[in-house]
Amino acid sequence: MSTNIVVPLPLDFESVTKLPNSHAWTLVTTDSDPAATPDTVPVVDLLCPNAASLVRHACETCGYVQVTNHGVPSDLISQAELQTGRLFSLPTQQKLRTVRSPNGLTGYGLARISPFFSKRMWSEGFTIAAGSQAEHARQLWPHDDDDHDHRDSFCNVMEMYQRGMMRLAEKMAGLMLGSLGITAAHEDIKWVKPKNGCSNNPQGVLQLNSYPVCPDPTKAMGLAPHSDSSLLTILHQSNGIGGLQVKEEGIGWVPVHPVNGALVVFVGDLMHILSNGRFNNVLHRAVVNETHHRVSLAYFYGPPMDVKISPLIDNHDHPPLYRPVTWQEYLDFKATHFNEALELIKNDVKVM
Ligand SMILES: C=C1C[C@]23C[C@H]1CC[C@H]2[C@@]12CCC[C@@](C)(C(=O)O1)[C@H]2[C@@H]3C(=O)O
Ligand SMILES: O=C(O)CCC(=O)C(=O)O
Ligand SMILES: [Fe+2]
Repeated sequence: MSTNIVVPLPLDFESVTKLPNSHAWTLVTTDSDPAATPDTVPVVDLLCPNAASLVRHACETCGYVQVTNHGVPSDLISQAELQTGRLFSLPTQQKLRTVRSPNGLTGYGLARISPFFSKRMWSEGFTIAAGSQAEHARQLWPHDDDDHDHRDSFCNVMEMYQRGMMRLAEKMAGLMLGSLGITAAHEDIKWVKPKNGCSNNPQGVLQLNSYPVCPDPTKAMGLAPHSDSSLLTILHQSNGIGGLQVKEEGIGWVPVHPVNGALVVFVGDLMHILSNGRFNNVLHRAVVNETHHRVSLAYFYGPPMDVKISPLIDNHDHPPLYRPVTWQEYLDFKATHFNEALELIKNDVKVM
């Protein structure tokens, strides 16, 4: 890693007692308006026989669903949350050894979308992809003795967590696409269920988010509004500490309260494209609070980086809304154009 490139860094939150101007946003209200409670909280038991149609309905309307009986052991989830808390509680200098390089994907730093906002977010993140935890763990805990145990437990837990998430993501992708009548037999999505030994595998990126206690949550933004650039994202948030909000058409920001034992699944931009706009890639954000340190673990699931994704349901009434795009191309668009990325790959629909 080059050391002479300037990367904006997260704040040393612990040393701050007053919200600095650099982090003071306007109009971030954390009060949840009682009127802003959704009619139905979309919670789906994956063992329920009509799970697929419930998931489809949630994806078409809210753009997210909380799933229970998802098959990921609850103690693995709490272990991963514990390791996440432990990582972020390391001294800043130690975390900075793994700082993400300007064009890099993995490591410690601000959210990738930070450059699109004039104010800084009240959060820090740590991104893991394709086994990167091993190298980062060596940088975080370089010594042999005690460090060795930290390194091992961090790596083991994160590896198992990613494996569990991949399995669930494949299940959810199958359920979502199946609910639209698209099966794994479809030529264009053969990668959803890759054969053993096949190199063209779906990819996962694990993002650990930390939202420290904040002196003035009404003016701070944990994670600014965005949609995810994945096919789908599986999110675990600290039990009992809210912060996630989704934007509901005609209502505004609505809190997504953590449901014990449930994982939140978001429709990502690529799933919106695949479904030819039927599934809602919902805008969401995270707000912060004055009393509790909150963490979240977001697992971004996508196709093999070089596979073209294009709308799979098109017919004369609904011509394809988008041009084919790979995940890699889409991430690049997102990095340069952020929320306009989808517009850029829209087909020009000619009105006759
Ligand atoms: C696979 C992904 C998905 C990324 C980019 C890349 C790695 C890091 C992800 C996040 C994590 C935090 C929110 C987000 C909006 C961000 O800033 O970085 C995400 C972004 C996206 O969904 O676009
Ligand atoms: O922390 C949260 O609740 C939201 C995280 C999120 O949206 C993300 O990492 O993409
Ligand atoms: Fe997100």
